[in-house]
Amino acid sequence: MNRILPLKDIMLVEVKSEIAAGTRGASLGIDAVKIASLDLESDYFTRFDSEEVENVNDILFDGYAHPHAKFIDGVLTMEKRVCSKVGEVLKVNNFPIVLAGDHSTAAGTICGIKQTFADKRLGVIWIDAHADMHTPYTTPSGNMHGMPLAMVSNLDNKDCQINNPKGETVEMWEELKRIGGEGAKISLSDVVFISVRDFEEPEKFLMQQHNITNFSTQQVRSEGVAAIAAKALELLKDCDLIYISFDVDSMDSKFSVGTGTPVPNGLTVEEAKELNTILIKDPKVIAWEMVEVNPTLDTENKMAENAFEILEATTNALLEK
Ligand SMILES: NC(=[NH2+])NCCC[C@H](N)C(=O)O
Ligand SMILES: [Mn+2]
Repeated sequence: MNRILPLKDIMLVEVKSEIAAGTRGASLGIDAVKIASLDLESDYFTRFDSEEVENVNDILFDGYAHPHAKFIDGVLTMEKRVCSKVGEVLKVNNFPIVLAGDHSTAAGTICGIKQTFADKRLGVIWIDAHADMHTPYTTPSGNMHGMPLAMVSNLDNKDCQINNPKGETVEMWEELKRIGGEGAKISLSDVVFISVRDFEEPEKFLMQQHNITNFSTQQVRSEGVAAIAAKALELLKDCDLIYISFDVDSMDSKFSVGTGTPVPNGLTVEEAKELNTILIKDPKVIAWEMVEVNPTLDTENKMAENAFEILEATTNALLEK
């Protein structure tokens, strides 16, 4: 299948935001990846244009006012900014490679895609340890990097309500769900999970309700990366476009703990690399994103080095397509 419009250039979109993570430091992840590229003697960051989306990380100094959706006012600002930047990049037929801090801004990327291609059906391949489908009504932590997939699916999941967010929180949550156009940007049945292994009951409920396929690490290993990639793409065969979201915590915590919420039983660096390089070659893939590198939790910049290797290999695969 031909892509909607011929691809011109890759545009790196840097989003150094960390307000939606529960631990501090993810905003430094992009610079850590750049340092890794220097240590590995790569010219990667001279090869592509890049644009930075201005962040609002200073609000962290004020403390949070919304316990069930921490810094939601800032998250709202960031989602809108990411949505319009990704939209701008797509409008001139460029391919956005989004390098972000906390995973919440993936919602902005999805909104930017849908704002540009409103009548296209968008599928999502979510490579992550977490399901990131909470809402202010269900979140155990209040950290909004656990919520992007609910934002773009226009969901509250009140069937599993455990929190009572206040009126002002709810108003902003409603506004978040309207970014990039009214209503759901994606259907949860057009989401495929890979290596998701740490989720709470309200997320399990949604996964069952929407029949979301989750390819486990064990399955990736026993069937092989190529077979799983093919199955993931097959599940999204009725979608017009595909967005890939790669959270580095999909990789096993034994390779690096340089991420806010590390989890064991994840992918190896090689598996993650092979997976992303195969998937990005699919003609329907319209944007790719990498998130959650946190060098303050790491030693010797290991996670950023692993992440950079994957970024470079994935970009090269995209250029070959
Ligand atoms: N993008 C992430 N690292 N998300 C972690 C979410 C962890 C947990 N489910 C929570 O809501 O707090
Ligand atoms: Mn995530």
